[in-house]
Amino acid sequence: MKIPVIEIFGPTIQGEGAVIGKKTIFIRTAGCDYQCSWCDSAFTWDGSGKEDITMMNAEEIFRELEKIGLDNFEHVTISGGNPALIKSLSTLIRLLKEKNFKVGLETQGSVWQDWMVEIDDLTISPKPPSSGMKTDFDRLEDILQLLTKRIDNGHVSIKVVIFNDKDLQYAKNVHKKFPAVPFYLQVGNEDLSDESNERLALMLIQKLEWLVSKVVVDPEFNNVRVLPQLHTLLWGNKKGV
Ligand SMILES: C[S@@+](CC[C@H](N)C(=O)[O-])C[C@H]1O[C@@H](n2cnc3c(N)ncnc32)[C@H](O)[C@@H]1O
Ligand SMILES: Nc1nc2[nH]cc(C(=O)O)c2c(=O)[nH]1
Ligand code: SF4
Ligand SMILES: [Mg+2]
Repeated sequence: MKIPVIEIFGPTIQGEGAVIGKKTIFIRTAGCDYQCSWCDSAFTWDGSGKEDITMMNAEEIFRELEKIGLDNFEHVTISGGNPALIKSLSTLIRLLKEKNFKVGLETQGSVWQDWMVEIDDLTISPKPPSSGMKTDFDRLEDILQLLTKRIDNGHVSIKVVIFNDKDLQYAKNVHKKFPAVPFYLQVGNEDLSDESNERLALMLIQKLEWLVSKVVVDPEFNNVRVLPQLHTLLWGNKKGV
């Protein structure tokens, strides 16, 4: 079964969430069931990247990973778009595990796939009000229920991107509903077209300060972690890093 791949890049570092800083290679799949207003990867679903989509099977993807990564990586991150739309990722995940790679995956928690229980670092990233999307909490609850064992074993985290106070309130609700799941607040990047890395980095650091200032005074956030997107601080809005 073929997988719609829009980019493969790395080795780089995971810039977000629970395994921030980890050396990894990214596979980005095309297509999403959401259209977040601030999506930093809108080319995966808005048609602007359609020339870059290649239908690849697991072996072809693996050969490409070996070509760009040589023996210089042990971890592979699958993102998108929403990779959870693609049932046939199971073959790729199996192949990667057979070859002793650890596998991370980023999804918003709108769609379940049985292969989610095979992922070493699974990030579920429900979308706050600023995205313009509406969370189906029944669905999210079902998905996290199916992942109970994986959560207990430290393979799952929740990450909510924050742009404003309403988003923080939303994040608080999510954290309250799922207190056993490691919880990350991530600074939102509002300026997806800024070409000055210095200006963008300064703005993101200021947003990080704001987010930290909110968290440190709020007892309902005693057990969360606050992070920037490290890759955006380093490389700005550059694609494929
Ligand atoms: C591009 S998405 C792809 C995976 C999946 N669709 C999702 O949203 O989780 C990867 C991560 O980037 C985050 N993200 C997207 N746009 C962002 C932005 N402008 N600022 C900060 N994080 C962003 C998403 O919330 C998600 O956690
Ligand atoms: N370095 C780096 N880290 C990331 N973490 C999540 C990413 C994504 O777009 O899903 C991403 C990305 O695009 N680059
Ligand atoms: S769910 Fe993820 S890929 Fe889809 S639009 Fe939102 S941020 Fe972008
Ligand atoms: Mg990204």
